[in-house]
Amino acid sequence: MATTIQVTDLNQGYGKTTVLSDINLTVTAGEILALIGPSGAGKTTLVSTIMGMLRPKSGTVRVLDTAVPNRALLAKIGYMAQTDALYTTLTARENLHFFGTMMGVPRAQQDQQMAHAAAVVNLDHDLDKAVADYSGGMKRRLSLAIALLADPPLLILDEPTVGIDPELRQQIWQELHRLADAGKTILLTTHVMEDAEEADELMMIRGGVAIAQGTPAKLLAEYQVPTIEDVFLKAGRVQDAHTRND
Ligand SMILES: Nc1ncnc2c1ncn2[C@@H]1O[C@H](COP(=O)(O)OP(=O)(O)OP(=O)(O)O)[C@@H](O)[C@H]1O
Repeated sequence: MATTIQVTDLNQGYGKTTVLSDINLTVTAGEILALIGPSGAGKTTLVSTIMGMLRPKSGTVRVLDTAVPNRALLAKIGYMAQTDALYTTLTARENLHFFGTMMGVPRAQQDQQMAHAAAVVNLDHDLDKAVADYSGGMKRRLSLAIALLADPPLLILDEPTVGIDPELRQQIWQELHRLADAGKTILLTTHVMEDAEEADELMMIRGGVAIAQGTPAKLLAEYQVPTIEDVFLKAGRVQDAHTRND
């Protein structure tokens, strides 16, 4: 399978502060990779670096065979940020049209793609409401619909399931699996263990360090624990023991 994202020996930070140390990551076409870790672990920093919004302090990032940062790459990435970037005075439909045009979705396809994206996130009956009247979860769902709109080969979703109820979460996961089966690459960040269990590959980050990496089945076998949450806890204890011994 073709490599979509290749991160090699990445060190990243802000000013003199180091936030990520020695990150190596490969994501191939058709794969769903979840970055999982507590708040402040460095997930968003890694995603922003892969998007080319932050230049690596050292190491390299390649996306779709192109070194980042690269402005032209952005057209090939469906990005859902952690903070919703929506026009609240406009309706959801107007937001979708605006972002669809920005992302170069041909006018003739916009209605059809908008209808599909809105149905995936269950917003088809609320498209004519102003976004100011949306709940937090509805705004997340609209942001996800926007990321899906241009049918990009790579989806990068920062905390896509925050504020989303379990039933809709299942529906969204069904769609993400369908997209991956069709060859799309999906990178997402999460705090939620149920999301981690759905992914093909996991990278657990704690304190800016990748403490465990692999398929959920491989990690459960390697750590000999019953759940992904236990893997995370055990890998964290191993990390703490190493830190104390350093
Ligand atoms: N613009 C910035 N300037 C300085 N420090 C930053 C900046 N953005 C993030 N940080 C710091 O980098 C570290 C990692 O933050 P990051 O947002 O990548 O974590 P995260 O794992 O995505 O957390 P969360 O799950 O809460 O979003 C934190 O200590 C944070 O305070």
